[in-house]
Amino acid sequence: MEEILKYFPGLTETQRKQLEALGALYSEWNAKINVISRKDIENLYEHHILHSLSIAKVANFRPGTTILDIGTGGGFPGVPLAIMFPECNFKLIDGTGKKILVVQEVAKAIGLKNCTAMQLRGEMENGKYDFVVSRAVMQLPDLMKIITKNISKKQRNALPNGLICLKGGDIQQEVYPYRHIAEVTPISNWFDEEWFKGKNVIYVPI
Ligand SMILES: C[S@@+](CC[C@H](N)C(=O)[O-])C[C@H]1O[C@@H](n2cnc3c(N)ncnc32)[C@H](O)[C@@H]1O
Repeated sequence: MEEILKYFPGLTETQRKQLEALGALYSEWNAKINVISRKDIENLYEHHILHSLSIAKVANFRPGTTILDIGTGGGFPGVPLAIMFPECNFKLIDGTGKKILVVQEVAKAIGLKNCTAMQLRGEMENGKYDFVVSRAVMQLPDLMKIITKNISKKQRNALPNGLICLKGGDIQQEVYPYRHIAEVTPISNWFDEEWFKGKNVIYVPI
């Protein structure tokens, strides 16, 4: 939790309490339904929550912004972002129903009102959103093919609507088709923990 406060010192009491509660909730749920690798659950705050919040360093979503998290699994990056932006509306979808159950239970337990979770494949989602976010779901061209239909034409933010996703490793090939429009930012620009080396936030306006 200290690593979150280090990079986001202005959190409200409610946000702190919600983030603090995630530790016990995910430990409990992950023992029943695997949403985070078992050996990584002890790194929940750094590897999952702070990683998700790197998106907040790229986009400071205005109140009323709508955001779709595709392939959210147990709620990443959607749940930490919904805590960070309580006046924005989030829809979290995943093709696997039992993972969505974890998201629903966690959101209910912390009183997260601006987030709905639904079992749905991205291909079947027809709503329009200002942004789509995603972590570790599919290659960028596949993601673009699925989510372009979901981006609203109406602009609400300083940052034009589009996709913001989290990717590590060798991304050169998948980013290549979008090299003229994609903005790739290393997460180590903001967070100094070793684990973020080689990990990026990719923003593609649509
Ligand atoms: C590696 S997990 C990542 C989960 C989460 N985003 C995270 O970072 O912890 C990939 C998730 O994407 C989901 N997924 C894959 N293809 C999908 C699709 N077409 N529509 C919805 N969910 C999908 C899978 O069910 C799985 O939960």
